[in-house]
Amino acid sequence: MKLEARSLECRRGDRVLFSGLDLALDAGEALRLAGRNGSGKTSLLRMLCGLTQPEQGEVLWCGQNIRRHREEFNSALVYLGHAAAIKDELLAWENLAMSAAIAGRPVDEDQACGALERLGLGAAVDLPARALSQGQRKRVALARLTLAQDRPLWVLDEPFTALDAAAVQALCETVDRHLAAGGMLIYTTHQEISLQARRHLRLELGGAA
Ligand SMILES: Nc1ncnc2c1ncn2[C@@H]1O[C@H](COP(=O)(O)OP(=O)(O)OP(=O)(O)O)[C@@H](O)[C@H]1O
Repeated sequence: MKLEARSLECRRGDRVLFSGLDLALDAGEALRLAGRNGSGKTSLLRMLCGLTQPEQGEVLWCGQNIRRHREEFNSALVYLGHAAAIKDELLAWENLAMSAAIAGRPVDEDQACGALERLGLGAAVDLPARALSQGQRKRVALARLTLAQDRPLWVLDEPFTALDAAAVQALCETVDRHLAAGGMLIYTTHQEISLQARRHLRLELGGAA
């Protein structure tokens, strides 16, 4: 298993956010995208997931261009964006069930509640999302990971934001298990995080702040 980017270029209006960008990630490895606000981290994550097309270059999964092998790539991928896609009017467990179904992995109420309980949300499973704190909403979004252990590529945009120390620790342990099992992680964060990866790479976008 391998994710590669070759000569990627991303433009926003007149601005070139990055160009000639190469990277390669193997099983068990983690890549942190760093850089100041607006340097292009989210833009690169979305490009690596195939959600936006690069102006130049290509992204390869197991040696194949992700545009031409979309279905195979999507079935290997979990992408969690920065702003948790949580619907206020749905209960916490319904939100998780909905996002799992959209990702092609339906779960029933018991499975959704079990995943939320593992993230310390046992008392909140039946609350509408509008009644959840920011950190609790983030936990609901992150619960998807515990239902997607078999998907090798996790792409997480600021997963640690809004989490308290215990939740950061729990997420690190989930990620460490994923990496130890040969999974891969690409993520952004403005915090210093310690992970147990075979290689923990760092890519700085946009130069120094
Ligand atoms: N759809 C878009 N159209 C035009 N400009 C955009 C678009 N999306 C992002 N940008 C611009 O591209 C730049 C990079 O945005 P991006 O969200 O990738 O940065 P980031 O490094 O993730 O920032 P942050 O640390 O604040 O999350 C910003 O200047 C942003 O305004």
